[in-house]
Amino acid sequence: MPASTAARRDYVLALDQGTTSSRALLFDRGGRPCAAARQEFAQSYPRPGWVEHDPEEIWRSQLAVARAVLRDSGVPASRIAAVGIANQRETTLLWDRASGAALAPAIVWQDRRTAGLCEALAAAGHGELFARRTGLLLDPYFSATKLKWLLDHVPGARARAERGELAFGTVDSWLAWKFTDGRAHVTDVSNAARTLLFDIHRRCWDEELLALLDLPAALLPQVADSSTVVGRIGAHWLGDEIPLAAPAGDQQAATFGQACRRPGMAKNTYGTGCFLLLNTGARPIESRRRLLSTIGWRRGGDTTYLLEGSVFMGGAVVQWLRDGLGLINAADEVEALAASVPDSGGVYLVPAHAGLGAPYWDPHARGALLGLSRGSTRAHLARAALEAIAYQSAELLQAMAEDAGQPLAELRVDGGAAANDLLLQFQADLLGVPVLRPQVTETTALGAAFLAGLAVGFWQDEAELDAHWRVARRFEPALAADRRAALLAGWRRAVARSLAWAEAD
Ligand SMILES: Nc1ncnc2c1ncn2[C@@H]1O[C@H](COP(=O)(O)OP(=O)(O)O)[C@@H](O)[C@H]1O
Ligand SMILES: O=P(O)(O)OC[C@H](O)CO
Repeated sequence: MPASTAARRDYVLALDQGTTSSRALLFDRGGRPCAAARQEFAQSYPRPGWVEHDPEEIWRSQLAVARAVLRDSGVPASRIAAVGIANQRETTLLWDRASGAALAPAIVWQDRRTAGLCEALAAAGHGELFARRTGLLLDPYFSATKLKWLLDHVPGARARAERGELAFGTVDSWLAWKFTDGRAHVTDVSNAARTLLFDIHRRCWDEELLALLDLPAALLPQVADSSTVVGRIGAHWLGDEIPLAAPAGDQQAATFGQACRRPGMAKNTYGTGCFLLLNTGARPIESRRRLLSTIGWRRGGDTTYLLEGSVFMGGAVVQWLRDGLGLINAADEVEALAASVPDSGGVYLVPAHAGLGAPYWDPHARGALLGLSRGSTRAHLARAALEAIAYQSAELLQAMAEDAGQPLAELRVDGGAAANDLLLQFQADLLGVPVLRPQVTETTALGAAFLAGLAVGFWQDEAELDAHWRVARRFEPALAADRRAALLAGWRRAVARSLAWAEAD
């Protein structure tokens, strides 16, 4: 699009296709969200450990919210400079190139059905190779073994894949295919880096890993840099033809949206789980603490790498207080309850209900409540639950700082549970560095908008974007170092008692 046309288009539309909902947000030139629409869609759990989405529902809900946000805001598609996509990562789809129809439900990132295959690959000694090339661990979380499962279980799929009739993609590729009427079969480096098939050093699909898993290369999408135009959205979808910019994995987009664009900067998203990402600069770091190395984004020939750690039960522990224990009626009640006591009274809650992720990686750990006394109340439990979110995040950030060889200067935060002031204050206390909550907490969508806007010259450079990131509240650490150390030591003693609990089962 000529620059003059871009100049008349004064909004960027960001599509945030998440695990539980599809969202669309309209941003103006100041990086301000002007309108938003959200639609939840069905989660399917056909067997224990399986999690599936309906590919058509992902598409329909995403299209519906994109249309809704334009309709409700009164902004016509002709004023949209670009559309950017941020998506739930790793979720795996397989479709027919001729008809565009999906061959099976999407296998969601949380799905554990390929745990046995991952264990077999690890037992055969392949873990080191996968880790070195991809920065990831051999775990069902990532796309590769899910794709192999589809080829092995959908009748006829393998032969058709070998004939080049099928396309694999994560959710970004699926949406790009749909929006461009099958003209673009594309992903970007940040999503490709989550497949367990992508060499993050050479930034290309890895033939050796594909061969190990018996996956035909003909299935794979083209891999684009971040922040480039990858296709055009036909006028029949949104009312006018609009450039579609390279997608981005949602956690990497959030890191970009939090303006964590220099080495040493980190963000934590407190949603159902917590996703912590630290910018490590132009080179991937090989973690000694079993964290993940991944590509953040690639622009103008420069690649930015990130270290990533995830907490399985973040805000979900508050959901458990609500739905499992009936301790509160709504998530936002937890703060007042927790604040009604000055501290947790020595109570620790280890939310290992679904095992523990990094740095423990113990699928047999189970939830534990320790330190109870006759004086313990539901308020202490609520406080311990919030503190557990912060303890888990603090341990990951500590591991990251050690891997990166530099201490953290501050932590930027977003996600549903980042609305909780008590949690953020405790997080700052535990880390000993300020915790910053920005004005725009929809940072995933903001990151997608920034990347798309840069691609079409709507924004000129990253320096311009930095001016659009504004802090809403800063939580300063207010805890003495010895007290912090004592609290963390207590947490580690509690975790030690939860480890390997279910192994005997
Ligand atoms: N005020 C609050 N305090 C603590 N946790 C909260 C609060 N409000 C929401 N949550 C938690 O935040 C999570 C929802 O955040 P969200 O970013 O929407 O998650 P996701 O994107 O994973 O669906 C839920 O697990 C909920 O329990
Ligand atoms: O959809 P979210 O926000 O829960 O994010 C999911 C992650 O991308 C999974 O890796």
